[in-house]
Amino acid sequence: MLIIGIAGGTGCGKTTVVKQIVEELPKDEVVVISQDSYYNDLAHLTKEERSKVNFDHPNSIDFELLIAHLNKLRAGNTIEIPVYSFVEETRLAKTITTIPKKVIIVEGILVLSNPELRKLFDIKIYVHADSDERLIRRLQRDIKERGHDFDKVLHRYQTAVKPMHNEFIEPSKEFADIIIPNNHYNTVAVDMVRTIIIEKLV
Ligand SMILES: Nc1ncnc2c1ncn2[C@@H]1O[C@H](COP(=O)(O)OP(=O)(O)O)[C@@H](O)[C@H]1O
Ligand SMILES: Nc1ccn([C@@H]2O[C@H](COP(=O)(O)O)[C@@H](O)[C@H]2O)c(=O)n1
Repeated sequence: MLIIGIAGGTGCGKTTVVKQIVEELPKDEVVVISQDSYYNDLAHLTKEERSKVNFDHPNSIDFELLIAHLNKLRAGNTIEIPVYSFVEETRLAKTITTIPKKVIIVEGILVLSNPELRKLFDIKIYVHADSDERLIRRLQRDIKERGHDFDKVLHRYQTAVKPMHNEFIEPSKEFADIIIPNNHYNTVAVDMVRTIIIEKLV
């Protein structure tokens, strides 16, 4: 089994890069796990209280569960991945049953910041895009897909996203084996990562 961790600031293009990597890989060989699925269950808080949580701090993530799940997959066991709702800002009651496959890709802003999680990765990748580029992408995406308005996205960016990026995410770049520049779509880098994966599959 090959476990790949892909980190990078919000809007850098992690999800997009992962989609491009797996597009031409056999579906029954690869599992993609998003760190977002492991946001703490906040069902005990009101929606108003949940909206004030700092979702960019490592404490907002249930790393214990994510690490336990990766260890279970490595041992050949099936896991139940929580389903997170960005609109409700908490976990939903359902889970997704996931079986072990040859390649596991774990993507999320903080996946290279946690030392225990980092130890599980065979390959560590950091996707870089400039902060202005990331903010523009985040504004467009959060308004279109995550049910946030313009003021909420900017307020969050200034109070949580930017400071946490500088404290936890950007410094985790030093642990990366590969840094993918992604101010523009980077098909060369995507092809290179896919080639590394294919070599491991044969
Ligand atoms: N290289 C790129 N150039 C322009 N837009 C991009 C690029 N990569 C991703 N995007 C767009 O930016 C937004 C955020 O990308 P996404 O992959 O969700 O980032 P992340 O998972 O890192 O938060 C999406 O709307 C996506 O289509
Ligand atoms: N309820 C939530 C939970 C998280 N976020 C933001 O998501 C970002 C991480 O996801 P990416 O796909 O952008 O990597 C993170 O910056 C959180 O602020 C949110 O807005 N609402």
